[in-house]
Amino acid sequence: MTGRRTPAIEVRVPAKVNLELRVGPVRDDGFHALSTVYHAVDIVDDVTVRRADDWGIEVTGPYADRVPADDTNLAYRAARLLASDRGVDDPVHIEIAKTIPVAGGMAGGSADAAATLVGCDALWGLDTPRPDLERLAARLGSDVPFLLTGGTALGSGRGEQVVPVLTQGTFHWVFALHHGGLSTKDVYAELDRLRADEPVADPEPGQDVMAALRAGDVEQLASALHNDLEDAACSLEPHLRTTMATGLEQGALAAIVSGSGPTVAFLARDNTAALDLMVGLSAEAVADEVVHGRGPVGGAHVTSDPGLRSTR
Ligand SMILES: C[C@](O)(CO)[C@H](O)COP(=O)(O)OP(=O)(O)OC[C@H]1O[C@@H](n2ccc(N)nc2=O)[C@H](O)[C@@H]1O
Ligand SMILES: Nc1ncnc2c1ncn2[C@@H]1O[C@H](COP(=O)(O)OP(=O)(O)OP(=O)(O)O)[C@@H](O)[C@H]1O
Repeated sequence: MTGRRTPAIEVRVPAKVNLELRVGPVRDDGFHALSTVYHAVDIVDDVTVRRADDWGIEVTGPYADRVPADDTNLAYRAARLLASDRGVDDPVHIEIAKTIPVAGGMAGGSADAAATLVGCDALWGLDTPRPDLERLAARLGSDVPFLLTGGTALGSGRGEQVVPVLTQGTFHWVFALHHGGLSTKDVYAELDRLRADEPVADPEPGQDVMAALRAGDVEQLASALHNDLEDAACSLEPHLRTTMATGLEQGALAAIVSGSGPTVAFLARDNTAALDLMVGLSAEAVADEVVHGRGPVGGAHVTSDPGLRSTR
């Protein structure tokens, strides 16, 4: 131990669920045109960046063994991208304390990338203009800009263009996790296969989700939830249908596949109903793990002062 004090920044970042996900045609760049309503929930990763002699990354928490701790990690790529874009030569060590499910359709990797952009920006004292940070975020992945913003937001383009939307109140969710994971790319490809013979319209945001959010009406929201990737995720993992049906039998107001799955999100009437649902789902053993989440919550934000922190 040297006792040397090393500046470090800790950033907390949420997971997301898509309240509405409408997938349009494949664009010239290979991505699908999207219209989506993102919603950030309080299942979080904590990402700490600190100055180091060399670039490095470490992942801790229950899912650490499923996340690459090397230069393919999206958080590592985020740090290197910001450094090269801003002309910084100041290596960092990144530590991710992970509780967001991996390959679960909750944007865990994207969340870590957004947190790392925010953390490195603060550590290096860059004060990067927000539009520039959002542009870098979009280069890392379609979901990354939303994790900078958080809350509830309308996403368009390939999902990277994000505008906050007005909401009232807090919504209670129960997430049924399936540890097998699904590849986002495979789920989009399965959707294309399933609707190969149908005309695919440009995606338009529906009004029902927005109206429910404005009113803070949980029942209205329950009947408005929609995910075009749901059939594709269930086609690849048919047991998700059983999980969804079980949650509805146990009192959930609605069930939806989260993003590209295989996490299933259940909307509960309130906190008590969410806890009851967790007990019911656990007893039926239809998922590997059952987690409570509340939304909306803010996007990636610094939780420790950008001051000095002991390495000991
Ligand atoms: C399913 C969602 O999570 C919904 O928010 C996102 O659309 C996925 O966002 P993401 O994980 O950040 O995805 P990216 O890293 O940008 O892309 C991963 C892969 O997903 C597919 N992809 C993603 C976004 C999009 N609009 N069209 C696509 O077809 C592509 O095959 C792409 O190679
Ligand atoms: N920081 C990271 N956290 C999690 N996975 C990462 C990370 N960096 C790279 N990966 C890789 O990316 C894959 C997808 O992980 P992620 O948890 O982001 O999926 P996801 O939540 O389904 O994504 P999305 O909802 O954005 O489509 C993982 O299987 C893992 O190999």
